[in-house]
Amino acid sequence: MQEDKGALPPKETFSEWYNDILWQAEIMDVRYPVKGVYVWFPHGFAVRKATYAILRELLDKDHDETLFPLLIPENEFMKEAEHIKGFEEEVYWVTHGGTSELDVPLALRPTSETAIYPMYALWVRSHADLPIKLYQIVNTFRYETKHTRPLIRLREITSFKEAHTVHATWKDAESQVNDAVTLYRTFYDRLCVPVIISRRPEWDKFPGADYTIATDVIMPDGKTLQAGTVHHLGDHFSRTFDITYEDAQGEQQLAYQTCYGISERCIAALISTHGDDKGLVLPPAVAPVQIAIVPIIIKKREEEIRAEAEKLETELKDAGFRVKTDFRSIRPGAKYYHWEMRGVPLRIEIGPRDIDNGVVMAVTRFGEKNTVSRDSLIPGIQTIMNTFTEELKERAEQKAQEKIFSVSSLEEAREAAGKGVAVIQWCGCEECAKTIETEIDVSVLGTDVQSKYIADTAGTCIICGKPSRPAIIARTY
Ligand SMILES: Nc1ncnc2c1ncn2[C@@H]1O[C@H](COS(=O)(=O)NC(=O)[C@@H](N)CS)[C@@H](O)[C@H]1O
Ligand SMILES: [Zn+2]
Repeated sequence: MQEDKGALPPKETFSEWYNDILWQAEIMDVRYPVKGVYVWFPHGFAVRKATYAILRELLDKDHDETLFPLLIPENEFMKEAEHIKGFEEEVYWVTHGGTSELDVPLALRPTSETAIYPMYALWVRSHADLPIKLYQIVNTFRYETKHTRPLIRLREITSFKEAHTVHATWKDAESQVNDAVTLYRTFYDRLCVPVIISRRPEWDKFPGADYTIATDVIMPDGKTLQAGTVHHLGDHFSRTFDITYEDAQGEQQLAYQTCYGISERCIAALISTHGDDKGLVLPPAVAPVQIAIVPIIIKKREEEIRAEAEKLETELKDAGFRVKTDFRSIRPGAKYYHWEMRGVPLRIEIGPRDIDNGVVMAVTRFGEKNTVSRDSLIPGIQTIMNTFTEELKERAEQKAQEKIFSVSSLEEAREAAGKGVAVIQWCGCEECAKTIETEIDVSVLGTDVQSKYIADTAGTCIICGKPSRPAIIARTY
């Protein structure tokens, strides 16, 4: 796509670094002439594909994938009062077909509750039909008025994974919520991205939900990114859409539901958590190219080296690695730069000396050099790849831990909120939270925090002194 350009700006100016890397690592082209709408470059799309393959692998264990319509008739969309309030300023409407006005305006799904649940009402008859566990990965549309940003805040969300489940009881739905939270934690663990999981405050839960559990990622600039949410919907939507079932005693019962979503913010989290000043750093699990072979050509042995590189590529591909050999006639250093920018975890250099010694030089994206003997190539490379993944995870955990600050006063919280997540003691009442949010310009992210860096100790509220529990606060995207 583009010619390789100079190094990225330092990561201190994270948003500058972020915008540059989307271009230089060929992730997204932001020049599309509609605000909040962007174009996937093939390399970025390959990262998305590998990332969502993991999400599908986890979901497909006990969900089915399907596909519902994009267009939602106004009468269905307007049915759930709370839901509408949450989306009435964000929903796009289609009002015409050609030059003729539609008799019923159609919403572009901002999320698909009001497309799916009228169908669930037709499908759910008896308790034997439950549980239903479906998901779809679609584009959704939200007329975001806040600052739009590729992969983070889009008006067309291109990679919206939404799961919608139906259960016989509130308790069954609650255990589904817990399963979904575990699935999200596993997903982000596979991306080597540390997350903090918490229960959103009442005023910040999904419109129409009983409660919301959110997954937050601490970005390099200390702000948090909501990278996934799980909602217990109670019977709010089943009342509205008449999703009832006949129980074993022949009685009609309201169903209980959950829904949980992840968007391409997971790619933003992946890029931001691991990237450095040389470009992307991708976990092998999602790297479109896991190994770049760079032959070190010398004229008189060119044919032999070329043949050896091709043999290497075949052997590595047969072992299941995603491999590219770079035969371009540019100097090796330019090749190293090119693949480092694209986050390739491992480079293999093969030159005349390596051939004579029966070895290859394997260099990780962190610059660690390993001589691997040719006759134990695959186990050797596999070990280096696994070690790389572990190291990537440790580095990310270290960076996250350094951005979590336990504080005991509003002043300390103000200081911490500029650098990351502050853990405070909060009584749980809204006015104390509003005081905190206005005083130091943060959001109260949540309580019941699940993070190995945050102990669940009781205390006294930093505003009113009443009995309290830990809560996390931060500036957010
Ligand atoms: N404008 C946006 N651009 C990119 N990602 C977004 C945007 N709005 C929301 N998201 C992501 O999508 C996730 C799910 O969205 S949501 O509103 O919280 N939940 C729902 O829509 C529920 N129906 C679960 S599927 C959010 O946690 C957030 O990570
Ligand atoms: Zn208080």
